[in-house]
Amino acid sequence: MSLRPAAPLLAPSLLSADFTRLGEELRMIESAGARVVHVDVMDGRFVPNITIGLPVVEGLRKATALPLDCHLMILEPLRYAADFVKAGADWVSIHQEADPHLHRTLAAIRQAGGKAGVVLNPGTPIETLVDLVGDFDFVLLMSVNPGFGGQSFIPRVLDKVKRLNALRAARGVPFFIQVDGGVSLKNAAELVRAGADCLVAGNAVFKAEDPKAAVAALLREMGAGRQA
Ligand SMILES: O=C(CO)[C@H](O)[C@H](O)COP(=O)(O)O
Ligand SMILES: [Fe+2]
Repeated sequence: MSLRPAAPLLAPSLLSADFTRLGEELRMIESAGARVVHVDVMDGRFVPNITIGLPVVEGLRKATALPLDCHLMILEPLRYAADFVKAGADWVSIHQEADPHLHRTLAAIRQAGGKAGVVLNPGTPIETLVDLVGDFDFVLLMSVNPGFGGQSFIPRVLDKVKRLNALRAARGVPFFIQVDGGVSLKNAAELVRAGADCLVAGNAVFKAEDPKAAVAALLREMGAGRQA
């Protein structure tokens, strides 16, 4: 997983799904071709919203074989990060802004058997990660301010993806680049072209008129971006 995926991955975000029928929503994205499920965990402190916790992740684990990608928008992530892996998360990402001990928390995630990611808010520079290269499996660049689905993509994040891609090439250490927030058909190809390997999409999938067709269309755009 430290190697870049052969094809870019789409990770539908359950934050925008119908919480009364999560099992059906999982079936739908599976059959549409999604290969990762994005799970937004919010604590009401790091971000204003409260969403999903460990028992729901345990339930999701039983309901799908797809990798669960848990994006922890919580303070003091070391307290819970390994528990999310034990609950069934395959990937766990923690915010740079929420943890003064990133090295320790990333190691705890890996030790528990998960893939470890660092998340950067739109205003946090990629340079804050240079001394951690090799200690994470992926970097998630937020393209909205975290806390809510359905927000508008912040265009300057595109340049951040390019710079992170260049840093990755310069250091020769492979890691995934993931982008989350406001991803749509308008920006998917360009993000992949810039170096993104995995795009998270909530509203663009679950609020679409035909969510299955939306997954297919996003995957098509992403494939075009990789070829360009
Ligand atoms: O982390 C998140 C918000 O903090 C969500 O993953 C993200 O917002 C996805 O929703 P959308 O694609 O609708 O923007
Ligand atoms: Fe997210």
